[in-house]
Amino acid sequence: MASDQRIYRASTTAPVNIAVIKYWGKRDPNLNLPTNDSLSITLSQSDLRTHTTASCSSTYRASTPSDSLLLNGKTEPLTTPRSIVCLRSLRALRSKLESENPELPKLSTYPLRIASSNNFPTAAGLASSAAGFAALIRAIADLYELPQDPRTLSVIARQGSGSACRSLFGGYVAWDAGVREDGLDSCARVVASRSPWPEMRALILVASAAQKDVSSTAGMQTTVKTSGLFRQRLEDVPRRMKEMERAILMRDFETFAEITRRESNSFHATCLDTDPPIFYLNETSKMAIRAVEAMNKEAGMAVATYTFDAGPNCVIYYLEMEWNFIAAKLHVALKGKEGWPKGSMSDLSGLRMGNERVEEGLNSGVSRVIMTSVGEGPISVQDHLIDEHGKPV
Ligand SMILES: Nc1ncnc2c1ncn2[C@@H]1O[C@H](COP(=O)(O)OP(=O)(O)OP(=O)(O)O)[C@@H](O)[C@H]1O
Ligand SMILES: C[C@@](O)(CCOP(=O)(O)OP(=O)(O)O)CC(=O)O
Repeated sequence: MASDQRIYRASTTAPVNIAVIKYWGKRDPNLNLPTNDSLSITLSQSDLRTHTTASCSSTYRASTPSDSLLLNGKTEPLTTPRSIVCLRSLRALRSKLESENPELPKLSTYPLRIASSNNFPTAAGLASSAAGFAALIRAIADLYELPQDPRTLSVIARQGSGSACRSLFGGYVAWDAGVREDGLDSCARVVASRSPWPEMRALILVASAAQKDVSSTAGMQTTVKTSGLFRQRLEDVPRRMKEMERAILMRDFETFAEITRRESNSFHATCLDTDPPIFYLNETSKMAIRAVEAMNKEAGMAVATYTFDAGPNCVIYYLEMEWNFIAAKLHVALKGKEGWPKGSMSDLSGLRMGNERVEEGLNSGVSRVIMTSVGEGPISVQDHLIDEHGKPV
């Protein structure tokens, strides 16, 4: 029989997610199992997305016999223990299909060639690893025509980067820490799809697009080892998870807002309580917190809330109907920034925030804003980053 010379390809886009109950700490670093449950909102791929093409072919053996990844045009190793675990798991599932059906091409034996691009800064606290690993897993699962559901794939994605398991779904997504030693029950679950609460919006104030100096992976393990506050936090999270799930299902923004900001503050407090301390927030982040507080105080209710991942960028969650009020308050501070709506809002500038220090702090510290909303999970696309000859496009 002639050898199989075909180039097989599958492409997907995958979303970023920003947690409102944070994952911070591993109970098993090898299997990447978390110390606590977490919950996030999947953000729209119209604004932030990873686009990944997975391809494989027997013909790749001649030029690149090992698996390869081209990320934003640069070759990246696919030899990290995390990538190896993900690829091994996906190959094992494909190999099982091939042994059940000998007609199938032996894709599991071919080198993989992956090309991926993020349309936002990589490794800058904007959850690139979450979207990146979710896209990698989804694209290879599609290439291999695996029948496994996203929940099962989330167990694999979790081993690439914990937060990636949540990016396999759209809407409001929990990651159950699980109790099993093998981690098979540590996977993502949809709390609510996008549709019951589609008015949720996120305004991201990019305070730094630079790579952070303490990675999440390293930082969370130093916290586990050295922080006393962290143990207190672990006791609080289960109650917060329950209240948050209820708030989402009831569309109760007031409760959602309170838990989100307290949870972010509790996470950053444990970072400060880590020895040596980890500082992810900067002066601009603090000004963003003050701005949200000022808005809520003036409105006499929670119109917005904030959360920060392992970096200074502020994610403000709010409901669409509050946009005019929020825009009026932030307009003087943010007008002219990339991503901020142009024109037509000049009439709002009279409303101001009422705190020039905060306005100046945001104006000098925010480089760009991203306006986005709750979105869908990964989407299969026909737009490939590797051409029919196996070359990157
Ligand atoms: N599109 C992608 N495909 C595969 N891997 C990716 C992709 N994008 C990012 N990664 C991996 O994720 C790493 C960045 O992860 P890191 O946790 O440091 O930053 P982040 O995810 O942007 O920030 P955070 O998790 O704190 O929000 C990259 O160095 C790369 O290894
Ligand atoms: C602060 C966080 O964003 C931390 C994310 O950590 P990662 O998922 O990047 O960590 P690894 O599993 O080591 O890859 C909180 C969250 O997304 O829940």
